[in-house]
Amino acid sequence: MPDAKANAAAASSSLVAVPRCWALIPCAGVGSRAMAADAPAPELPKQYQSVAGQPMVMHTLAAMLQVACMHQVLVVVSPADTFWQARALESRLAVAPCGGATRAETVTNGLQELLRMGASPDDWVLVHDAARCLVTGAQVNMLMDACLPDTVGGLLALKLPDTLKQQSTDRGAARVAQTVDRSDKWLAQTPQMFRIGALLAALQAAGDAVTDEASAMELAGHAPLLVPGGAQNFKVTYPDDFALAEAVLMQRRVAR
Ligand SMILES: Nc1ccn([C@@H]2O[C@H](COP(=O)(O)OP(=O)(O)OP(=O)(O)O)[C@@H](O)[C@H]2O)c(=O)n1
Ligand SMILES: C[C@](O)(CO)[C@H](O)COP(=O)(O)O
Repeated sequence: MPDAKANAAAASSSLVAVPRCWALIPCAGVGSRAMAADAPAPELPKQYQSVAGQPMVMHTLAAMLQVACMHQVLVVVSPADTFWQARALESRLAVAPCGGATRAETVTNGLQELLRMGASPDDWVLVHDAARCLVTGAQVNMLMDACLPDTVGGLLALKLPDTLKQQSTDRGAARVAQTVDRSDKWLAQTPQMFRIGALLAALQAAGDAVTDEASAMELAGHAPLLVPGGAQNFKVTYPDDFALAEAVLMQRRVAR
């Protein structure tokens, strides 16, 4: 185990004043893009719909809780959420009904909750979408190994696998304006890992428009590390993504 990670693990189990690692799972979205146009709206938002026999978020949480040095996992849900009522939570799991109208607001409120729970501003937080249910403990460990020795932190990301087109709207249709050099382009994934205090300040300064934590850190003048993730760590966003997520999870089950 690298030194920084051993320190984080030690801090989780003793009073040593070295930074700990917390996970924050934004889970307060409605999943509007995941709703099929030709079907009735589902009763539950996408993160609670069943994938491979379990609510999607349970797969996400299982991966985060697999990481031995993760001190605590906080799921941030909408104030109207009833999913967690009467559910027993394991010791490293907590739920906070302080989700906001945007993902940035949910994460900001969740960071404030972590501080109330006893986190230090110097501790690390790994923010991970509830809807990215295919992340693996190994990928989270890889992100930690890269970020713990770094001053800023970083995110899992995927080098662009396809040719990239820039659109112009011409004669009422989307047309190609140009092909863009993709050699330095990455798709942002989660987890995104930063110091709690620095991320909270960055999000408060950036406001609601940012769609990920790294954007807020960039606006604050930082250059987050890009750590290779994987194509299977996609976010369930559109109706077709449920079948893909189910197939990957079932295939992993067979391979175990
Ligand atoms: N106000 C919000 C919006 C999103 N999320 C969470 O952020 C993650 C990634 O967001 P996205 O896929 O965009 O989810 P939704 O906002 O639910 O989807 P959509 O934009 O299609 O409605 C999800 O786990 C979602 O629950 C959140 O916690 N609070
Ligand atoms: C944070 C994120 O998962 C990075 O890819 C993504 O930006 C969140 O989803 P959204 O659709 O942009 O809100």
